[in-house]
Parts: sequence; C-alpha cells; structure tokens
Amino acid sequence: MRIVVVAVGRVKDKPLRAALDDYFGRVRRYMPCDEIELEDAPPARLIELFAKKTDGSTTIALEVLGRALDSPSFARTIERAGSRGKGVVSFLIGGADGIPPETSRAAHDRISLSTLTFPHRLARLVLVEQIYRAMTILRGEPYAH
Ligand SMILES: C[S@@+](CC[C@H](N)C(=O)[O-])C[C@H]1O[C@@H](n2cnc3c(N)ncnc32)[C@H](O)[C@@H]1O
Repeated sequence: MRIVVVAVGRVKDKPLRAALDDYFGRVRRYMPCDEIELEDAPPARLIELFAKKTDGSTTIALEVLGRALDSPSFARTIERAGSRGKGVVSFLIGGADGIPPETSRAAHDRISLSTLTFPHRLARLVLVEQIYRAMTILRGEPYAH
C-alpha cells in the first residue's frame, strides 16, 4: 500500500513545512507516502492535474461536507481503500476555492475532517497527522507525541 497526498498550493511557511515533514516522516515509517503539490489554477486545469496525478489510485476527496469519521473509522477507511486496485490511496485537498466539483464527484470517497472549514494548508497538516494516527491504530502501537 502507498499513500499520496495531492494538494493545491505550496507550503512555504517554515514552521508549517517542518510540521508537515515531521508527520510525513512518521507515516513513512509505516508505508511509502508521497506529497504532490499542484499549482493553483483555474478549475478546468485543476481537473486535469488531479486526474493525471491520481491515475490508477483509489481517491479520497477532502470535503467539509464529506463523510464524518472518528479516527478508528478513518483508519479502517484507509485500510479498505488500500486493499483495492493497485493499493495506492490518494487524498485530494483543494485550494482556496475548493476541489472542482467534477473531481470531487469522481472520487471514490469524500471525507470530512470537521464541520469547520480550515485553510487548505492547515487541512493538509490535520490530514497527515490523522494518517499517522491511523497507522498507529491499525498496528496497535502507541501514538508518539
Ligand atoms: C479553504 S478550503 C475550501 C473552501 C471552499 N470554499 C469550499 O467550500 O470547498 C480548502 C480545502 O481544504 C480542505 N478542507 C478544509 N476544511 C476541511 C474540513 N473540515 N474537512 C475536509 N477538508 C477540508 C478541502 O480539501 C478544501 O477544498
């Protein structure tokens, strides 16, 4: 199984980059995990970019109005998605204007991190932290603070 986080926008802020790198590093102790940053672009271009970068993977769109999950259910969602097809699970995060509706509709699943709307870079951090948490849940290992 491999995880790919496909997100609109670059994270240049150093403390946020460091926090993301920390959680990506933790996830990579369990499985390969890539981060793909897409340029912000008009919806038609974003639809193309998301499709190209997630080709062949099981896609999960991050949406405020997506399926509400607790962390154990999120862990099981990753496990199930990883058992499909080629075992590549791609998480999609939109930019300031969100994920193009066509891309979101085409995703295999749509999940929410909260009913609150986060800035997209913060949503990325919460997602990667939750992926790390999911890995510890699936392995029955303690969460390293
Ligand atoms: C600022 S939000 C986009 C808001 C946009 N007006 C919309 O309604 O989609 C940017 C991205 O962060 C992610 N995001 C923000 N808050 C989220 C939440 N509570 N749950 C899941 N994803 C979230 C989504 O992928 C969203 O496309």
